[in-house]
Amino acid sequence: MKISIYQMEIVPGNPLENFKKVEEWLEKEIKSSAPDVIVLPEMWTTSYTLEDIHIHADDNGKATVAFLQSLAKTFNINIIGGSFANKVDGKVYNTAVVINRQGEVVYQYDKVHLVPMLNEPEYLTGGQKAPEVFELDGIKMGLIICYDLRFSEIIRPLALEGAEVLFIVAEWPIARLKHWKNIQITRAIENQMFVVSCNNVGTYKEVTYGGSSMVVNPWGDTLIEGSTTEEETLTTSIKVEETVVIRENVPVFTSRVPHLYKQGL
Ligand SMILES: O=C(O)CCC(=O)C(=O)O
Repeated sequence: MKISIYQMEIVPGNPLENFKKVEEWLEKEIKSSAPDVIVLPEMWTTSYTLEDIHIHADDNGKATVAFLQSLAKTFNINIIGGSFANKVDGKVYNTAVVINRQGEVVYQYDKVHLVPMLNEPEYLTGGQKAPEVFELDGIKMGLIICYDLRFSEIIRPLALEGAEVLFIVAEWPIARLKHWKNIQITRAIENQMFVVSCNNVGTYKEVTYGGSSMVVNPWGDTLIEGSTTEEETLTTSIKVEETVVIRENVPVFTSRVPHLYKQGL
């Protein structure tokens, strides 16, 4: 599975400019290399323009989803569509969307853990459903948004349900880059899955985002890593079958004793 990550510098508060950027990126960088999946960052239509988020948020995600559906069909590509500010019944959610090559919405997820360090709880409403497994090209996968990465309890169930690839769409500040990189490697090792992340770069309102988008294999090796400052495309291929070999050699999942584990914590 060939994956291309758009480590994007988002134009703050301007969904149409960001639509244009993504379309131009596909034309220029992606069309000829024909990856199976592309990945966009968190809140890629607006960035963290939270004070004005009610103005810029997409009504029921209609414009954003329709735009991504049309790209998926035109370029015959699966899209991990990052996340966007999504206005539903007057509330704004941080919503991620996955679209397959046929332009069908395969999965949609509202960020459950809102990040206090960026004042998200003041402006956004948290999702009420933990992430679930979905499939693209017959491969089971999971998707989380940024701060969710710190919560192993929502990621383990995805691995137990057979996910072999975990996508993380993020706007992760450079101030906590060590956490960003190390937790991804840890999640890959503990769940014996590929971890594929897409972060943004650039500065908005004194917060600088740290790039360093990554692909980590289930052994914990970093296959590719973006710079901390540059807008760039990261492309690599993963062999999803590697998870099977590693799960056989280090059989963590069969060694589990769930009846001893505390539930609901
Ligand atoms: O957990 C962190 O340090 C960063 C999280 C974050 O920036 C986000 O969820 O948008």
